[in-house]
Order: sequence, then C-alpha cells, then structure tokens
Amino acid sequence: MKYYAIIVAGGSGNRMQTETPKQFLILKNLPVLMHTIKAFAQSDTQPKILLVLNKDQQGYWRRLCDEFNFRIPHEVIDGGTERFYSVKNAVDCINDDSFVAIHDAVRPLVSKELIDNCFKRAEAFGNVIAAVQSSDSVRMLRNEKSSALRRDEIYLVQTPQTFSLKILKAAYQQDFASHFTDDASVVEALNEEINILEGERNNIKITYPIDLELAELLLRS
Ligand SMILES: Nc1ccn([C@@H]2O[C@H](COP(=O)(O)OP(=O)(O)OP(=O)(O)O)[C@@H](O)[C@H]2O)c(=O)n1
Ligand SMILES: C[C@](O)(CO)[C@H](O)COP(=O)(O)O
Repeated sequence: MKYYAIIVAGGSGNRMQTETPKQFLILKNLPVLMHTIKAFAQSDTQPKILLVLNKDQQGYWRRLCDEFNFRIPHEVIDGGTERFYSVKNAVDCINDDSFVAIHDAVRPLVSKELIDNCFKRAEAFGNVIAAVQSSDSVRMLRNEKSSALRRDEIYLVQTPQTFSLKILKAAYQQDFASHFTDDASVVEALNEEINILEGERNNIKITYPIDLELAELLLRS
C-alpha cells in the first residue's frame, strides 16, 4: 500500500495578523511548517509528502529551505482560494491506490504516534479523523436562544484526517460548500460515516497570536 501526506499551507493567516503568514513564523528556531513536515518524515509510515503552498509564497519557501538547510523531500503543489481547493489540488495529483492523511501545516505539534495510528485505523476502517472530547461545557446559540449540549457527545476536530484515495477523489468532485470546514465534512456529504480516533490536546492549531506562544511553551516541556 502507498501512503501520502497532504500538508496544507496555502492560507494567508488573517486571524494571526502578522505580515508573514503563520506557517512560516519561527517556532523554537524553526519555521512552523518545518516542524510539521518533520513530524511526518519521522513517522514509521513514511508517507510521500505533498506540500500545498500559495503560488506567491513558493519562492519564499525555497529560500527558507536553503536558509535552514531543510532537506526533507516533498513535492510542492499550488494552493487554492479556500482550504477545500488547496486539498483538491493535491488530491488531483495522486493516482495510485493509497491512503492519504490531510494535515494543517499550522498544527506543528502533532506526534509521529498519532500520524501512524491514523494511517493504521484508516486502513482498517476506510477513514479516521483525530478529535478530542470537549473539556468545557458547550451551548448552542440558535435564533438568539441558547441551549446546553451534551458535553460527552461533543468532539473538537483536529487533523490528521486520513482516508482512502478512492473516497477522497469522489468527495472532492463535489462543488464547494461553505460548511465544508474540514475534510471529514466533505467526505460525510457522500453519506460516509466518519470514524473518530482520540487526538492529542497538544495538537493545537496556530490560529491566533496566543497559540504561537502556547506552542513555544509546549515544545519546551
Ligand atoms: N486557501 C487555503 C486556506 C487555508 N489553508 C491551510 O489550511 C490550514 C487551516 O487553515 P487556517 O488555520 O484557517 O489558516 P488560514 O486560512 O491561513 O488562517 P485565517 O483563516 O486566519 O486566514 C492552514 O494550514 C492553512 O495554511 C490552505 O492550504 N489553503
Ligand atoms: C481542519 C480543521 O483544522 C479541523 O479543526 C479546521 O476545521 C480548520 O478550520 P480553519 O477555519 O480553516 O482554521
């Protein structure tokens, strides 16, 4: 069986409000994205790495690779205007029977164990996504009326999200919809049942400035 990792780094990081997109910011002496690629390169599964980058940032990435002497092999693919299109561009480049893990470039603390377990579970069940149970109480606000949800039924979704290529290809033939906020929601639209694997609380997504500070602290511990 062949294995691929699609690392999506085609976003502009508006919520981070830094001039340099967050995937290139320095985290413990190394750009965020290099930590993420290293995690996949250190996994036992050894997937082929497809890196999705905005066309305008590919020259900058090549310069960073030289500056940091970063030599992990990877193929660069053009990003799209939404995460959906960035993933789709990469899925379109894969043609052999395989399992594919999709991971946010801005989740640099993912462990090699989680990566390997995701591939194993996906191979057994067709798909799996990493997610953690909510530790806060949760409410839904609809039409200005709030109501409590059952906390033990709520999972906060992470990446990797791992699928057989066959189902991914079919899913990414669909037209984009605004509720497609991750790959599981795209695959689920084909009536596929999505399997959850316990994720890692450290596997945070760098979204706001405080997340980068948190990631620094977590890497030190
Ligand atoms: N058109 C896009 C949008 C997002 N991403 C990637 O998807 C991941 C999760 O997205 P998010 O955290 O929302 O990143 P941004 O879109 O960059 O951030 P923001 O929404 O704050 O602008 C990131 O690794 C981001 O680079 C992508 O590859 N292509
Ligand atoms: C894919 C994801 O990280 C799962 O939690 C999340 O949905 C990405 O959302 P964003 O708004 O693009 O950061």
